[in-house]
Amino acid sequence: MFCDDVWKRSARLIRAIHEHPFNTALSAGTLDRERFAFYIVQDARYLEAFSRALALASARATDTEDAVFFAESAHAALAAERTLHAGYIEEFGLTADDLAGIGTSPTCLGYSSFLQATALADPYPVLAAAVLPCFWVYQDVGTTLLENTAGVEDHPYRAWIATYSDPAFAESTERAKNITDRLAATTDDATREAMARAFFRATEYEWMFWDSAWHRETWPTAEWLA
Ligand SMILES: Cc1ncc(CO)c(N)n1
Repeated sequence: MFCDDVWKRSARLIRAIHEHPFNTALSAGTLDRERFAFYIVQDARYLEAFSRALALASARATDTEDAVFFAESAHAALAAERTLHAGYIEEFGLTADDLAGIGTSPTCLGYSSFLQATALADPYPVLAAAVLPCFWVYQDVGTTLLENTAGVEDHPYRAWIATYSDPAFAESTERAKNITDRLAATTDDATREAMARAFFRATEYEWMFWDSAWHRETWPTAEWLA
C-alpha cells in the first residue's frame, strides 16, 4: 500500500523528528517558554494555511465522504488554533500588537506556501498525499509523547500532548491514510510518484518546522529592510 511504503521510506526522517531536541525537550517538559511560544505563534499561522488547503481538498474531492472528511478537518484545524494555540498565546501574555510584530518564519511560510500551491495547482491525489504527514507525523509524535509522559503530573505542555494524542485525531489520521491509499491505488504511475514526492516534502517541512522553532528562525535579510 502507498501509505505503508512512503512511511517506511521516511523511517529515518521520522526518527530524526522524534529525536529532535525540540521534541525531546517538549517530552521532558524542559522546553523553554521562548521556543515554545515561537512555535505556537508560527503554528497558529501554519494552521490557517493548512485549513485552507484542507478546504480546497474538500472542494476538489471526487467522493462525497472524502469531501465531508476534509471539510471537517479544515474546521478542526481552525478550532485547534482558536483554543489550544490561542490559550497558550494568552498564557504567554502576547497581545495583538506583539503578534503583529512577529514575522512569519521562512520555514512556516515555505510549508504554508507549499500546501497552498499543491492545493491549487496539483492533482487532487497529490494534495491528499501532501496533507497526510500533517496528520500522521503529529499523531505519531503526540502518542509517543503521551506514552513517555504518562506518569508526569502538571506537565507544562499537557494540553498540546492531549490534542495530538487524542483518539479522535488518530481516527482522522486513519481516514486520511485510507483516502490516500485509495487514491494511489486508482491513479497512474506518474501521479503516484508525485504523491510520494509531496508526502516526503511535507514530512521534511515537519522536521524543519520544529527545527525552525528550536533556532527561532528569522529572515537572514531582515536587517536590510526598513
Ligand atoms: C506544522 C504542523 N503540522 C501538523 C500539525 C497538526 O495539524 C500542526 N499543528 N502543525
